[in-house]
Amino acid sequence: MEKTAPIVELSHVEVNFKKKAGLFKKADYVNALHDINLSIYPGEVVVLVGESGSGKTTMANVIAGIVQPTSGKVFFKGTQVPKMNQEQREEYRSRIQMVQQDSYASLNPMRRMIKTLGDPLVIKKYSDKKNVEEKVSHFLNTVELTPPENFLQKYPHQLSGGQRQRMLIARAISMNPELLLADEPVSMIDVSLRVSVLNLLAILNQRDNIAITYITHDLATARYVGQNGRIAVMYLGQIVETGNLQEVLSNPQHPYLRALLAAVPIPDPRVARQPRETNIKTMEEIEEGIPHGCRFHNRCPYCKEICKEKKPVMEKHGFSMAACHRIAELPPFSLYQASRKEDNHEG
Ligand SMILES: Nc1ncnc2c1ncn2[C@@H]1O[C@H](COP(=O)(O)OP(=O)(O)OP(=O)(O)O)[C@@H](O)[C@H]1O
Repeated sequence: MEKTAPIVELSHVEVNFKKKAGLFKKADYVNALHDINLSIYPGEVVVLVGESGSGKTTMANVIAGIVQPTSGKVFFKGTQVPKMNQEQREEYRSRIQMVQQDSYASLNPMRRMIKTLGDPLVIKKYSDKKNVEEKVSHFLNTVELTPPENFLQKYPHQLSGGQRQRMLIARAISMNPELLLADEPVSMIDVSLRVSVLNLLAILNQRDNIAITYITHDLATARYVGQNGRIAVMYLGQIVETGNLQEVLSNPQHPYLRALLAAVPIPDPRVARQPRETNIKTMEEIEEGIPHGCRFHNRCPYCKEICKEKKPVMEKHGFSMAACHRIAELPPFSLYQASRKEDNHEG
C-alpha cells in the first residue's frame, strides 16, 4: 500500500535561542531543539512527551511556522516552508492550527465570542457577514458549547476554564485544519473537565480525520489521547525514543522513558510504601549546559564512558526507535507496578 504524504515534515531541525547578554557576560545560546526528524501524517495522533524545558513548545512553534529553525528544513505538504508561494503560505497558516495551554492569554478579553470566532471567518472568506452568526453557532455546537446563543455574546471572563478551552478549539477548527497542535490543552483546567476536552480532541480526530499533535508532560493523558497513535519522547531538545504509543509504553527502551514510567505513582497504599526504582538525578543535579555525548548521561543510572563521549543515534530497538548506547545490555523492563502487584498477590 502506498504511504500517504506527510502534512508536515521536520528534517534535521536545530533551534538556538539567544540568551540575553549581561554586563560582564557575552550573549549565549540555548539549544532548544537538536537534530529533530519528525513527520506528521494526515489523520494521525502524535504525542510529544517530555519534562519542562525539553523543547516541546518550540517544536510546536516550528511546526506552525511561528519559530524559524536555525538550521534544518521544514516541509508543508512536500514544499519547503521558505520556498512556498503566497497561496501555499496561506494554506499552511490555515491547515495547521494551535490550541494553547493558557486560554486567558489566547483570547482577547475585550471581544465577545461572536467577534473572536466570526471575524477570522469573514477575513478568510469562509463566511459572509450575513451568515456569520450561523457559522459561529455551528462551530460552538461542534465543541459542545450549547445552546450556542448562550455563548455568542459572552466575554472570555464569563466562561469557565473548560468552556474557554473549547472556545480555543472552536476557533482552531473554524479554519478547517488538517493538523491541530494541542499544547498542554488541559493542564490549566479543572481535573473533572479534562476528560471531556480530551474526548473532544478524539472526536475531531476520528470523525473529522484531523491529525492531532498532543503536547504534554503527563504520561496519563498521553496514554489516553495517543492510544491509537505514536509517541515521541523528548529530552533536552532531542527525540530520544519514538514509536507506536501502546508498544513503546509497554516495552520502553530508553533509560529516561523507563525512569519516567517507574516514577508514575500507583494508587495503592501497599505499593506506594515500597521503595521505588527511580534513581535518575533531578534537573538541578546536572551541571549547567548541554552535556557532551549522550545528553542524558549525567542523570542516567546506566551511564558508561562511551555515553560521555559519543552521541548515540536513533536505532531500532524492539518496537521503538531509540537513541542510547546501552539498550542492548539493559535488563528487560517489567513495569514496576506489575511486579509489585504480583508480590502483593503472592503475599
Ligand atoms: N524565546 C525564547 N528565548 C530564549 N530561550 C527560549 C525561548 N523559548 C524557549 N526557550 C528555551 O528553550 C528551551 C525549550 O523550551 P520549551 O518551552 O520549548 O520547552 P517545553 O518542553 O515546552 O517546556 P514547558 O513544558 O515548560 O513549556 C528551554 O530551555 C527554554 O528556556
